[in-house]
This record gives sequence, C-alpha cells and structure tokens, in this order.
Amino acid sequence: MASEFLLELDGIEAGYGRAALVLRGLTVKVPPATVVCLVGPNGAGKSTVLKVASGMLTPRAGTIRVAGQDVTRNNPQQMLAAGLSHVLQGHSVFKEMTVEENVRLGAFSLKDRSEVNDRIDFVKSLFPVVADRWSALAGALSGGQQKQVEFARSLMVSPQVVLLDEPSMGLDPKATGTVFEQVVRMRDAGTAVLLVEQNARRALETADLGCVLDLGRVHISGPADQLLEDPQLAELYLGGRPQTTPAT
Ligand SMILES: Nc1ncnc2c1ncn2[C@@H]1O[C@H](COP(=O)(O)OP(=O)(O)OP(=O)(O)O)[C@@H](O)[C@H]1O
Repeated sequence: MASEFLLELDGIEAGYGRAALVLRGLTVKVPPATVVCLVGPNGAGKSTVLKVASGMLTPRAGTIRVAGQDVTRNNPQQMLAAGLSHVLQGHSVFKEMTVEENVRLGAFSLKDRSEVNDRIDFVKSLFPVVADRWSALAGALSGGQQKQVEFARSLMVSPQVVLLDEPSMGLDPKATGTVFEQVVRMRDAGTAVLLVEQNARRALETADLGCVLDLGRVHISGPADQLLEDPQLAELYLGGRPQTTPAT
C-alpha cells in the first residue's frame, strides 16, 4: 500500500521487562526528505522510540510501517534491510580502525562491489572530513568528526530513514553546530531523519517537524519553527522563553 510517510509508528506501546510501559500509545510519522525531532524531558522515552524503530525492542502493541509495509515484528537486521539505520547514542566508531574500515563496516550486508564504491563516493561527497581523513585512525579524529564517520557508516546501506540518538552528546557548541549542519545535508541529499536530542532548542532549529514527548505519548507536534515560538513549550521544555536570535 502506498503511503505518504516513509516511517510510521502508530499507537506504539513498549517497555522493558516487567517494568511499567515507557511508550503508551505513541504515534510518530516521518515524511520523505524531512528531519523530525523528538524532544521531551529526561526519561520521556525518546531513545526507546528509536530502539523500537530499529527492532532492538519489540513493541507490545501498535504498528511500524516503512513506506507502507508492515515491519512491526522485524528484528534489527530485518529493520536495517527495510531501510532503518540507527546511529546509537554516544560514540560507536572503532578507534583502532581507519575511517575507511569504519565506513566499510556499514556496507557489510551489500554484496555488489560497485554499489559499495558508489556509496563510498556518495558519503565522501556528503562529509568532506570523511574523504580528507579516509586513511587516518578514527581515534585520531575529534568527537564531531567521529560522529560524521558514524553518519557516513549509517548511510552505506542507502537507508530510507536514519535514526539519530543524541548526535550532539559530549560535543562542544562548535562541533554541535557542524554535526547539525551535516544532519541537514543528509536530508537535502534525500534521506529522512528521525532525531532524538537533549539539546531541544538546537534540534528544533534544525528540524522540519517536532514532536514533544511526555508520559510515553506525543504531547504536541507540528512544524519545528512553530514549536519554537510557543511560549508554554519554551517554558516547559526548552529552558526558557522563545529567543529572537538563534542560539550559538
Ligand atoms: N535497557 C533498559 N532497561 C530497563 N529500563 C530502561 C532501559 N532503557 C531505558 N529504560 C527506562 O525507560 C525509560 C525511558 O528511557 P529513554 O532512554 O527512552 O528516555 P529518554 O527520553 O531518551 O531519556 P534521556 O533523555 O534521559 O536519554 C526510563 O525510565 C529508563 O530508565
């Protein structure tokens, strides 16, 4: 069935073991070539949404669709094959391996060598630092550069949607700015992004659409610029009143 959305999480209920549900009827939809960001208080379940979308956590109820196809019970490998690529929170580059080796790991499921080479050309053009430091040990790169290597690795499988969990974690403001610029470049190159961020104001300044999570549901959603202007949201979730100039 055709769908106007690349990823649909519909009425999702999910939790860990016997503990209370973390997600309680959550619905999030990601259109093509769009950055959707999830913001909300600590423990609201933002990372849990990404774990459900990448098959790391099977929902107890609800439906997950990728381009209209039901993938609800897929395992992580099947989710990857369906087009959902997850960039985990924290740093996941292998520091003792080169940038090239790290990026090629993202292509482990591709059999066709020319496809791998095409994808390498693509990620090198999207992330100049990946091209410039191709033979360097990944551990020699700065935190922000390592994050771009992770982005490049996640794009090797030509995903429909990249799931980004707190890409700015541990980065200084300058590196955070660069990483968010690269998120926009990914979108402009045609990849949809579902982004989870602690840095809610910065994420909403980057995103097209925003969803505010509270108590395991989407409390409010809409165009990110409108959410940024909402005084009540600013007070509750964005650490203060709307700003007239973008934060640096
Ligand atoms: N592996 C796990 N086992 C048990 N409980 C977990 C696990 N991971 C997360 N939780 C719990 O699920 C709830 C939601 O966590 P989650 O990490 O999704 O929230 P979050 O909104 O991403 O928060 P933060 O911004 O602090 O990362 C929290 O109460 C957390 O303690």
